[in-house]
Amino acid sequence: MATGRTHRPATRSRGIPEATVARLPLYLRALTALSERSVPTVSSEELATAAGVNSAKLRKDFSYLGSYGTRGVGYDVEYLVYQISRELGLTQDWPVVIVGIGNLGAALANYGGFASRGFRVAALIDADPAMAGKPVAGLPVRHTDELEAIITDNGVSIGVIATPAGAAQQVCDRLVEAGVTSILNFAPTVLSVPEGVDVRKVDLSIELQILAFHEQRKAGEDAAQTAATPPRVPRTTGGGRKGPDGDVPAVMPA
Ligand SMILES: NC(=O)c1ccc[n+]([C@@H]2O[C@H](COP(=O)([O-])OP(=O)(O)OC[C@H]3O[C@@H](n4cnc5c(N)ncnc54)[C@H](O)[C@@H]3O)[C@@H](O)[C@H]2O)c1
Repeated sequence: MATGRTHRPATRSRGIPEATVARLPLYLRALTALSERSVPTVSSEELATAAGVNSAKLRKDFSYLGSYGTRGVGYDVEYLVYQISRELGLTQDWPVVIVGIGNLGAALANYGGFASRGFRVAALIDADPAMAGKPVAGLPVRHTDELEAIITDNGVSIGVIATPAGAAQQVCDRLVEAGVTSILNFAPTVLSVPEGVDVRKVDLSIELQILAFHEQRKAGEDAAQTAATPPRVPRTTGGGRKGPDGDVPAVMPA
């Protein structure tokens, strides 16, 4: 691939901070649930709780959209769904291709949540000739020889990579060369892309490692707390005393 490729840092989209952009899908998911229940308006506090976000942060985020709600009434759910969808570019259909139709690629292809959010899976692509033509999630798997033609014919700008790590950069290069400008990468490798191409990486093992770190911290804190607390001396009840469920605890806490 040509020189001058960079791994681009998080950018700002039309003056909206990237952190706000990252929270918009959370608001949209919560708002869509309200809309499905025909809830007409929602307060910033209610919506913040439903989205798992601090309400002051939510109000600040919505100010970037020019949405301030109505005092005493809150935000109009339907209008906010429309506004956020428009901001995220979801009022149009986005054809996507998935490359690498193994365990993960097939699972992604079978996930119904893409289509309902405006992402149409245009094609499933794999390098294994034995897979060509086989149906996965109702679509025939196409061979990588067809990759460029598929991208051009379907006007695809978003590609999902679910190949082994060793193949991911080469797949990425071909996607970009063919006109893809956004890549969702599941392969555990850092991709280099030219200016103007966005890469988002999903790595569940990294998420698990972060949880493991917190678990370890919690275990350390618990151990420190136990060491600092005087031991509880169990007191026997002398038998016959029943717990609320009728059981007979032999030992009750002090
Ligand atoms: N991000 C995550 O959280 C996460 C979770 C699971 C797996 N993964 C990663 O996803 C990738 C796929 O995992 P899997 O379990 O589905 O593997 P898999 O071996 O089941 O599938 C990989 C598929 O990629 C195809 N392939 C190989 N080279 C290719 C190329 N150059 N072009 C197109 N297709 C090609 C193979 O034929 C195969 O069908 C791996 O990199 C794995 O590490 C990521």
